[in-house]
Amino acid sequence: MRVDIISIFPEYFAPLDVSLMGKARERGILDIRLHQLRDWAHDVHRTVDDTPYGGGPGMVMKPEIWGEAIDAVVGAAAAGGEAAPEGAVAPRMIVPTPSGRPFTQEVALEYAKEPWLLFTPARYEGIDSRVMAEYGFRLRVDEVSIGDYVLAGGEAAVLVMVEAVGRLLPGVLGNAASVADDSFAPGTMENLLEGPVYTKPPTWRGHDVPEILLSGHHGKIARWRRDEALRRTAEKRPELLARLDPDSLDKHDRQL
Ligand SMILES: N#Cc1c(N)n[nH]c1-c1ccc2c(Cl)cn(Cc3cccnc3)c2c1
Repeated sequence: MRVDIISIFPEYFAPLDVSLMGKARERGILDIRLHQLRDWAHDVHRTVDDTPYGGGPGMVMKPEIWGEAIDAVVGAAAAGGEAAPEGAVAPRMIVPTPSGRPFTQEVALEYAKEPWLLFTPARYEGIDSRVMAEYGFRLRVDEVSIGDYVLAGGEAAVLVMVEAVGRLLPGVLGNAASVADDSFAPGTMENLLEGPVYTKPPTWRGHDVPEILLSGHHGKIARWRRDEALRRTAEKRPELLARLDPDSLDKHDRQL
């Protein structure tokens, strides 16, 4: 997967050089390219913002700069300037915004199927809306929010989304099964929180590991883990239980 990120703070994405994402880049599973938006601002101060039409607080990011940057990043591949990833003619453009649709595990799985993503994290009060209109169809523009709280800009949201999507790509996680066991993962864990985890020693400061986990009885361990997931979900996120497909609950689940 190719990932392009256009930002006035490309240094914000240094964390993508380390850990899982760093290893995925070294192994060629993820091809992340960072672009400084100001490289397409041609005035002496490399200005990227201006006052909002209609008045109001803050500044708005200028459409011309974004248009030149996106055309340069996307056009280079589409114009044959370089091999587009896996024949993709154009990327999916993802715009973090407080007013976007919720970014969920389902959306992460949707993005993980794309050969090429273009993230456009902005600052100030956002990007002139004509930019999303200009690329809406050709780049399948998707405006998303990572949660109901307010950030200072889109960069942190892109870090979250790149990690959530990147870890789903084949070969990134050592044990593919752990993706299936994720909280919210489609299948048996859909809309359930993960249960508690333990490792050695079996007793630590008087706290014992639940006996069942030392039993070696895989069927009973799986049952215990599902019970813990249901209990924890009921306690911390009861609204998720309402989304559970009743057919996914067995007789034992229903007794809980
Ligand atoms: N994704 C997401 C997301 C989230 N979940 N919270 N905040 C954001 C987010 C994303 C992009 C920007 C841009 Cl550009 C500017 N701001 C600051 C701001 C604050 C209040 C109202 N308008 C803009 C952003 C906040």
